[in-house]
Amino acid sequence: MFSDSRMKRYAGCGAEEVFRAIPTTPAGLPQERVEAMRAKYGENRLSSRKDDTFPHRLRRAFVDPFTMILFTLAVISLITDVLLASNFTRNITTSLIICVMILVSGAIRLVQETRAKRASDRLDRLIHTNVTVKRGGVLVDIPAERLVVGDLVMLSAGGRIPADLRLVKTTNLFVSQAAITGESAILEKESAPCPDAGRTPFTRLKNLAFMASSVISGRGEGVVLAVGRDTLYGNFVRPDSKNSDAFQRGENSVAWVLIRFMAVLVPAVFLVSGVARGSWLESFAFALSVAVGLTPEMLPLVINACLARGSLSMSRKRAIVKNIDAMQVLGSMDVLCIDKTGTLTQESILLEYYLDILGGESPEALELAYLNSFHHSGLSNPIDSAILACRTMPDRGGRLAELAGLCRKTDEIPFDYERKFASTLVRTPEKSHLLIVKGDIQRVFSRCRFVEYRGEAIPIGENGEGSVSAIVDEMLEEGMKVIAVAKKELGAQERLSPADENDMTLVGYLAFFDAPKRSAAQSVEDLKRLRVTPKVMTGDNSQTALSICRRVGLPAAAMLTGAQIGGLSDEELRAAVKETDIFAELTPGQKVRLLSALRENGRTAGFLGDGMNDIPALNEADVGISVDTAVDAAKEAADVILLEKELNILGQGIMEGRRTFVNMLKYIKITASSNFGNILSVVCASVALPFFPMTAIQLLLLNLLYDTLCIVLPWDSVDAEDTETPREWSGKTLSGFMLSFGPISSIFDIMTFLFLYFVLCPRLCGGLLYTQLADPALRLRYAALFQTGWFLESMWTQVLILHMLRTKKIPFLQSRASAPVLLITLLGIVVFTGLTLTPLAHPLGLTRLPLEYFGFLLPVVLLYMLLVSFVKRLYIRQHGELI
Ligand SMILES: Nc1ncnc2c1ncn2[C@@H]1O[C@H](COP(=O)(O)OP(=O)(O)OP(=O)(O)O)[C@@H](O)[C@H]1O
Ligand SMILES: [Mg+2]
Repeated sequence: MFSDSRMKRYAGCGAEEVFRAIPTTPAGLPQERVEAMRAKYGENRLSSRKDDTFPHRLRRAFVDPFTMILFTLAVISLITDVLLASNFTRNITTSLIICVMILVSGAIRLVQETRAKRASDRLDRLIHTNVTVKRGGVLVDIPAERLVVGDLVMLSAGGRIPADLRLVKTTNLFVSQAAITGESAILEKESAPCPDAGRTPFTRLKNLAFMASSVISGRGEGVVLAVGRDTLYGNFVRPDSKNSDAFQRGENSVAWVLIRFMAVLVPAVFLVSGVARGSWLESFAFALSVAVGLTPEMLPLVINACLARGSLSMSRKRAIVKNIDAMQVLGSMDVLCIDKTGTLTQESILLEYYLDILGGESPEALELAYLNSFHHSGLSNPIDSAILACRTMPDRGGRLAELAGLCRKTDEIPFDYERKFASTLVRTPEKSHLLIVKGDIQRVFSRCRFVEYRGEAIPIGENGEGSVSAIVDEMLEEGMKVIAVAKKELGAQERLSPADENDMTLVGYLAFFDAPKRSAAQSVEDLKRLRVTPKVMTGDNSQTALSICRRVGLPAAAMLTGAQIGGLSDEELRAAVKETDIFAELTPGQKVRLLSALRENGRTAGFLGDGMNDIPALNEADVGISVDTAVDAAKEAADVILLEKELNILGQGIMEGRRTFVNMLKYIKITASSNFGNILSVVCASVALPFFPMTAIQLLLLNLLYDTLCIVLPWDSVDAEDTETPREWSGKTLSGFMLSFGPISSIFDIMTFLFLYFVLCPRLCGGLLYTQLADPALRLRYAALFQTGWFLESMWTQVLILHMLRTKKIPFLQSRASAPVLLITLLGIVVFTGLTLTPLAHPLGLTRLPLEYFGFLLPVVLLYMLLVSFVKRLYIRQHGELI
């Protein structure tokens, strides 16, 4: 549990006392104490997924409702066939067969799970982050999960805080706690003891840093106080909660549909067969197997296999799916929000002009901006990189390097996306202090009282703003990124506070060329074709955004700026996000508001971004997407990481997600509906027949074998038209589907019953009906023939229906299943049918059937397929889609 009193106590006392209390040392935890600390406080992990040891998997593979029911049946059979039976009728085969079934199904599961685990381990190794800790006086890099309480962690800009820390040393350390508190403001942290720690809320305590917050700028050292689920973050975040929410909702809604069907059918079967035959124990076993028959018990396995296969093929396309459930969210995503730089425009931007306020070249503007970027201890972003790249300019590089050597930094307020400008205080060679500010034009301009022209500071008059925007506008319309540079003399003052950032002098502008990618227009087009609405959410200037959007073919008619959004209520915003596709001048918090408005509108929203400013939005989105070059903290917040920042990779990911989805739905819908049909037939037959239409064990065997075939479904091909639109994951259409296709198979089942009962069986049993037979051996043979007949018909239709319903088109001719699916299903039919000819058939209560049975079976199956095709067409006409 997160212990608040302990945390507060440590916040209130000095660093030495913290070291003593834990206990650890300022040189870090001695190496030999690490394991003891881990044993005492645990691993630094949030999810238990990684504790997935072999015994865990073994238990999961064998302990589940399906095997439990099989086990119950084994016990019942042991009682009735072995313990209560006379020496003569004693027969242990049924119990043995059930045990084999338990072993087989468990083994399949175990193999699948082990493979999935190996795949996810591989991914974990690819994406885990390292932290630098000092242990026994030596700096070492270790994976964040290996951190223990008492470790001394080094923090630097762009990193994510790996556990709850008490800071013991800081230099201009600024962090964002957005992931915890949701607020996007940047907070300064210090190492001094907090005097009234007891009364201050946690997140306001300046010497504590919390897991999942990110370091925006500066450096620091902190002692680990809590790890894993004991942290503040671990305490309220369920691992992977966001995605599994959406995912779980889908799965639950499917489960509910099935439970409702079961609640009606299973008691009905129990009562009907109990009353009809008077043997309640056997009826109970039978009803239980009906329940099993109705559940697609391979569902978790098939879903996992589908998702794992999807993420594997994504990794071949240079995209890593960190959270496997995100695969499915990609398939249902219908709006993709993107930031501008690097997605629509090139990865790096280039400094094009450095101008004074009237548009003439201004080396001073460049020099000041260079000093500002050079001394910036925060995370450098594309703008800083472009400015720093100027040191290689042949004519200016030397001067810039020299200046950087002459002017030392005395203080700064690092760039943050909320304020949108960066301030640096430097000591000039003349020993005075100069404040240099660079950033968003409006934000900087509103803090200026003078403009500099030809070395003179001119007060800004009434129409000052007008003259400023004239030259800037032109560049913005070209799609350039423009920032303003301002300065202010502070004399002897060595420290900086936000109150100093006013009455400044505007020196000039820097304009960057932020060229649209050549592939951007095509990618936007692709997204639209996939019915995913692209929306741009940028912190950049609105005119720049409009110009770029226009060039890549995004509708630029409607746009909202951060200021306009600030004035809207949540309800108005929900209406606004429906029509608007471009949002500019946003703060990180506003990106979050927009995403949550989209989600409230029922959209499944993805967000693609790479900066510190995108982290809160990555957390909020249904699926957060980042790129390999993004800051670490952003990569950690994302569910999917593109190894190249190319929208077209994402297009392929969306397709893959949808294919995954369709295959998953195929399994659920088709299996549930044919199971439903079978059970319906069982109910009908139970009323009319003097014996069980199929024994419990046969019912289970049929189910198990069919489900085993379905494991191959993730590898099925998917018709192109099924991936054209985003897919929704829910049980909404499931019962309609079950009710439409299930009963069709019952019609043919009943035809088969009639044929078997009145034609085939009497012919092979001396021309008499079951009720007219006196010989128990003949009666047994009669029932076995009947049960085998139905067993085979059931299986044939169930396998063929898979091919019928997996596509909207004509099966085999217009749309063929992938080779593995074709092969396995064919093999299934052959093996099943062959089974009735082998000695194994007898203990299962099956028997060899004469050729004339197959003469009946073939036309029935053909007729069945015809009828299904017909109903399929009606169904598609009514519902628009099949799966
Ligand atoms: N290093 C910096 N120094 C000063 N100002 C900056 C810096 N980086 C960004 N800004 C200012 O903040 C604004 C928003 O930043 P930026 O354009 O990177 O936001 P964004 O939402 O990431 O946009 P994009 O969609 O282009 O990635 C910029 O237009 C610029 O005015
Ligand atoms: Mg950005």
